[in-house]
Amino acid sequence: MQQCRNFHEVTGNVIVPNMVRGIDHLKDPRLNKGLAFTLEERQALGLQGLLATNFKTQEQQIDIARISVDRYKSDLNKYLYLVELQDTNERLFFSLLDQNIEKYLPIVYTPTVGLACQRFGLIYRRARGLFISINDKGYVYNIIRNWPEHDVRAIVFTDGERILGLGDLGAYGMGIPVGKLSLYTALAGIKPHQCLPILLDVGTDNETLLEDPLYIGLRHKRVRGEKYDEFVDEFMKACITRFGPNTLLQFEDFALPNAGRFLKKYQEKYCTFNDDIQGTASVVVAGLMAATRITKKKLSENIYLYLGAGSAANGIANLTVLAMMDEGLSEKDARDRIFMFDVDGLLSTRRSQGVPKHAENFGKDMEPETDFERCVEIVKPTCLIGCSTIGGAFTPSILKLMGKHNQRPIIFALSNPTNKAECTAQAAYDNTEGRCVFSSGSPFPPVSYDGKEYHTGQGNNSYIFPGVALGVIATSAHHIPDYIFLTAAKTLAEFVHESDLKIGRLYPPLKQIKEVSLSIASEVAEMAYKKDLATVYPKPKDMQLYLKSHLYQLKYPDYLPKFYKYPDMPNIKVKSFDEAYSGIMTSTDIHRPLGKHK
Ligand SMILES: NC(=O)C1=CN([C@@H]2O[C@H](COP(=O)(O)OP(=O)(O)OC[C@H]3O[C@@H](n4cnc5c(N)ncnc54)[C@H](O)[C@@H]3O)[C@@H](O)[C@H]2O)C=CC1
Ligand SMILES: CC(=O)C(=O)O
Ligand SMILES: [Mg+2]
Repeated sequence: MQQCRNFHEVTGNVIVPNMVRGIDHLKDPRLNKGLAFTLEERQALGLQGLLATNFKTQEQQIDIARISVDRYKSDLNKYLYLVELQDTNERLFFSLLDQNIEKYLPIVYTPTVGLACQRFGLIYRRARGLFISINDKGYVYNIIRNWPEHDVRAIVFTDGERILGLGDLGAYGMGIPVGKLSLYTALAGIKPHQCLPILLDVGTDNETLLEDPLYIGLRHKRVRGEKYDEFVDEFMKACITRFGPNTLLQFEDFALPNAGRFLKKYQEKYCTFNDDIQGTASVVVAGLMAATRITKKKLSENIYLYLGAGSAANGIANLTVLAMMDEGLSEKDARDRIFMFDVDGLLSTRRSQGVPKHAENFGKDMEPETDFERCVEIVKPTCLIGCSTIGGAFTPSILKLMGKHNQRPIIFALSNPTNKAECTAQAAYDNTEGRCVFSSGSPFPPVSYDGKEYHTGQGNNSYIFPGVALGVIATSAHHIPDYIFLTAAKTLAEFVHESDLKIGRLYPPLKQIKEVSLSIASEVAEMAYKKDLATVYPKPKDMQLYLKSHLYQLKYPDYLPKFYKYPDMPNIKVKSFDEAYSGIMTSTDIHRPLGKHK
């Protein structure tokens, strides 16, 4: 699909008309430029009359699109407008996002994407990504082959069982891989045709959905056990058979019983990571590193208490242990500083349920405790981290306790979407006399406290996964070890300026996020060469330049390059095909060597 479809292929002095004609240039979101087609292009491509006679520049179109989105009052309608735009004019969609990232990130991503997933049956219009069902078991490769793009480098996939903090949304979870991959392009410049969202439909245990006439997925309980595992296994194999051994496979929003064990199972076998475990760990450790500059306490001098002991909590805790070991602590001493509290209470080795296997590193030989506030009183954490999916769980009295025990209490309310956050930014400031160091998974409006305004930052893995993905894809790395995420965390933390800290922000502003992603990608790529994970040779001399040369071009392509003279060109001089179409054609992308696999 990506070959020569928008051009007349020029071979020697023969012009071969391609298959895309006239109106297809308008119907294909990747080719469409709307009223930005020039008169010459309209004539040459057979578009005259199919467009209104006026012309608009891309900049004018961006303005019009922005005005159109902003006219909608409801965020879900804004989301729908943007989806529609992505489906009709991809470059316009991404350039609109690029110029308005702070405004539209909360629409294409958390919190609005959560609402979109909940209403997915109602808003589902057009295929975006692949739905692969358990009934396709045995034929998964054939289904993947139906995807029309050949040059896929990254797949984000979910089985929909833990969508944000909203629980099991089954096939409605497709909104998440779609949203995450939009960020691959918007935040790291990865080309959209290289990204494939996939929903693995194995049923749902959500009774409301099973009875929902609008539901679009398999209408039965989740298939679990051996059959489910075999299906996921077949899926992993089919992806690399179809797209190559170094295809990046990002697990997203799998439920706790599966997330960690799949990571363990596949981390050494495929080029894969789990965003909720590793991406989240990286962004939070970066935030903790930035916080040390405010609290004047090293990571290894803090006491951490987690509300929630699932994928995110354990990912963060394990990476924090690595970071504390970097500061000189032993592994045991580092673990001893981390306490967790799950749905059954404090992770105490003495409690009747015991400590769940996925969190066994953090069980403590202490009296069991099921009251979280009492736990805060006993443990006296310097840092409270919420990944419990329980909105408002950090009550005013818990926050006050944090303020009582600490000069600068660190409070992270990471659960998504907004209504699942453990507390709001305003509540954190109000109940700690404005002394807290705060971040949240979904954005909060600025906080006013004691006559001062604070702009708290978003501790969200979106600061990490696009950059890591770019670094991994560009070097065709064959695996993604945990230390890659520590590298990413350190890079992100370095972007935080004193001016950010002063206004309560532990992360750089979103308008810098592309620059951040590029730096993360560059550091990840350097690390990939250092650790022999990279398979693109020779190693580029200037990594940032190399990465930049492969980024998605937001500017509309010129469909009639200079040398092109239509229709008669007896002895035309053409540049090499690659040269002529560089930046436009997808077939000239980064050379993709075969990967190494253990
Ligand atoms: N800010 C970010 O970048 C990220 C945020 N998250 C958010 O974190 C939340 C958790 O995600 P995961 O860890 O993947 O989920 P998970 O399902 O693996 O873990 C949830 C944990 O919360 C505990 N929990 C549930 N109800 C509780 C209660 N009433 N009291 C105490 N603990 C309770 C569970 O026992 C479990 O340990 C979600 O809302 C998700 O959206 C997840 C990944 C990234
Ligand atoms: C941000 C994210 O990955 C989550 O909430 O699941
Ligand atoms: Mg997630």
